[in-house]
Amino acid sequence: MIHAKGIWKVFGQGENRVEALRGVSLTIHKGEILAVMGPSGCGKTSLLNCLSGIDHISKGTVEIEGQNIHQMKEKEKDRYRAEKMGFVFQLYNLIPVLSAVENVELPLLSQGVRAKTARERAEEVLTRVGLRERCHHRPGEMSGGQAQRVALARAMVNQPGVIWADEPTGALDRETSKMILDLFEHFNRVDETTVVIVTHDPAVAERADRIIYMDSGRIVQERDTRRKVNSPVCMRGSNE
Ligand SMILES: Nc1ncnc2c1ncn2[C@@H]1O[C@H](COP(=O)(O)OP(=O)(O)OP(=O)(O)O)[C@@H](O)[C@H]1O
Repeated sequence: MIHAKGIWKVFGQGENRVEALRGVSLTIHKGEILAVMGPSGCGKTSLLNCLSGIDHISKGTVEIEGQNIHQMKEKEKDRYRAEKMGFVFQLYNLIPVLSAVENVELPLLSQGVRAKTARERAEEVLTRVGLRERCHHRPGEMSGGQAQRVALARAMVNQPGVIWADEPTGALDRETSKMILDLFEHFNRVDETTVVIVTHDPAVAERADRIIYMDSGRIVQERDTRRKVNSPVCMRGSNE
């Protein structure tokens, strides 16, 4: 479970001060698929970066499985992220000179996993995303959808508890987006991975279990898509 309480994220000072998050509280349950929506600049990426420990927070707490990640030392936090989290971004962020399998095995190698084991696990997860035949292709030799499947395989190779995805379908057409979302659902169902997706696309958000809507650094609404009801702000996500 991920539990955030009263998080503020402030950039800059004086005239340049921007309050990207203004006291957000939120609980994300294990095995949940959560979508984060809201207008451009409302704080979606800031929320994802603060919850995952990529960014420092200005105030508040974030606990993941009972551990306060913002109290960890930088190195400890880096290791925690590498071992327990996967990340998927809009523009794939793959290393262009490496093949698909080399990109996917990289997180394991950097954690000291033996080369042979890392290769086997990378091939296994590439098979799960349907790219076994493309293992030795480089990102530049692939379509956008294939590159994003490699990025998803890289995010999943560690079997993380949670995947943070920032506009993972933003650069893809509708059919390809659907395929990527099917894969998120597959990993969520089979591996019980918690998935948090920032998206502008209502069709993507509808695939989540719950949608939170943000505006001006706050959560303004949340909706449980399984029950198809609107709920007022303070049920599970709120602002303080
Ligand atoms: N590094 C930064 N320095 C200063 N301001 C920042 C920085 N990063 C984000 N901001 C500001 O914080 C606010 C929230 O930005 P954020 O990227 O979280 O919004 P978003 O909802 O993800 O937007 P988009 O949908 O356009 O990606 C914006 O006003 C943005 O300009």
